[in-house]
Amino acid sequence: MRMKMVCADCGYERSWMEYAIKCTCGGRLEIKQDFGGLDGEKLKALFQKRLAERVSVYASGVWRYKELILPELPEENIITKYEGNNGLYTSERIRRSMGIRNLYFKALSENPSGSFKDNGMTAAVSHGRYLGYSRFACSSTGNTSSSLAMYAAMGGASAYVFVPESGISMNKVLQTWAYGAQVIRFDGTYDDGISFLERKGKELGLYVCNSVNPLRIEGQKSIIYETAQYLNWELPDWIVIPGGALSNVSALGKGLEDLKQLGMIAKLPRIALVQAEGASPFHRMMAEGKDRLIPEPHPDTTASALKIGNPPSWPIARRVLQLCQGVTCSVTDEEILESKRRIDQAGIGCEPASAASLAGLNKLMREGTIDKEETALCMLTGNLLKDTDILRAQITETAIMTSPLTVEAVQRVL
Ligand SMILES: Cc1ncc(COP(=O)(O)O)c(C=O)c1O
Ligand SMILES: N[C@@H](CCOP(=O)(O)O)C(=O)O
Repeated sequence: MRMKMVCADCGYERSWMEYAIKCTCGGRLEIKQDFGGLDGEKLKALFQKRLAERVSVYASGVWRYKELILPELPEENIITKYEGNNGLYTSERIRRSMGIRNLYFKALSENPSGSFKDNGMTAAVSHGRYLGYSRFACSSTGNTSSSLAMYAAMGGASAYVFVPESGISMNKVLQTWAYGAQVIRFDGTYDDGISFLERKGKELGLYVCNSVNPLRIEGQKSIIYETAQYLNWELPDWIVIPGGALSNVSALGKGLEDLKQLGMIAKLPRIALVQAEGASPFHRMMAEGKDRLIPEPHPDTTASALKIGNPPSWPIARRVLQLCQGVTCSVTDEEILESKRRIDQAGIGCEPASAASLAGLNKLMREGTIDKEETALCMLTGNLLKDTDILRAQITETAIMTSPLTVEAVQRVL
């Protein structure tokens, strides 16, 4: 077999054709791929050819890289919405104002359900359906649930999603519900929901699609494959990424390792992981040089997608940062919202959580960690329309002008 599931703690190996989100020893599970026999240059040519696909599964920006993701899953079991294929942009105005040599934005917000979760969810739901599961579940601040609800509906399965009763974006709850999921609201945080599913999901016959499921990480690796391919396999000096549960940074590191091992990129970029100040237990652990994460019991930030106090993937994230000479930082809600305004007004747009990346880049440049002669790419993880609470609050302050429809009245605002 080309891939297996391995416990990061005790090393116990399982077949990829099993469903598990935790080892019996309590350890995290990871997929190990055997790339023996694969040639990086031939893969580049194959992936390039597939960019012309329109209707096969290879038109997906995840399944284009199937050989590196789920090589043995039969094609007919793939549930896809042609996710990935997300734009890579620059904004000359933002770049110039920051004085950095080169700046890119990868708009994962352009995914079919509006966030980067789709890259991983297509892999998890396809895997679950292949194994015969019909009931899927997740704990979520709203993006994971929207994505799961969409793919479950596409695959003719049921989704049961656990979302905190308060403090998350209603737009995401509505989106989830509209796709036909059963929404279960509870008094607690994402962390309480994931802890419940880790303990009780199996007993309830549920296939859990949170990022503790290693198939999610395999799918999310495609984000960096696609980014590298669009940049002709030459990545910028820095990849800047927001962090909550730390799935995205874990997948980023794993994908980079794959590309390096296959000789498809010459060097690893450095990673900057940015957390919101009120929900930054991982940054705190790294900054204080501690060897265990101390959970934040009351995560709090305007960037509601980042309200995570006990990120399950912290050991993997720490390893990734070591591998990529990574750094961490935290940013205030004000810094996040200021960066969001700049990204929105550059015509790219994103939800608050995503803007933590630009806010972090700004801070790291100010502190001298990132030099203006370097190049950087900010991951924009969710769509502008996902979390509009802050826009609604701002628009009442600045007010939309009402005017009679006369030439004179309109001329006054021109
Ligand atoms: C829009 C958005 N950005 C960033 C994150 C953080 O990503 P991760 O949890 O993988 O660290 C999330 C969710 O967790 C999210 O929904
Ligand atoms: N912001 C996320 C929370 C993290 O979820 P996971 O998919 O990494 O388990 C959300 O949208 O729910």
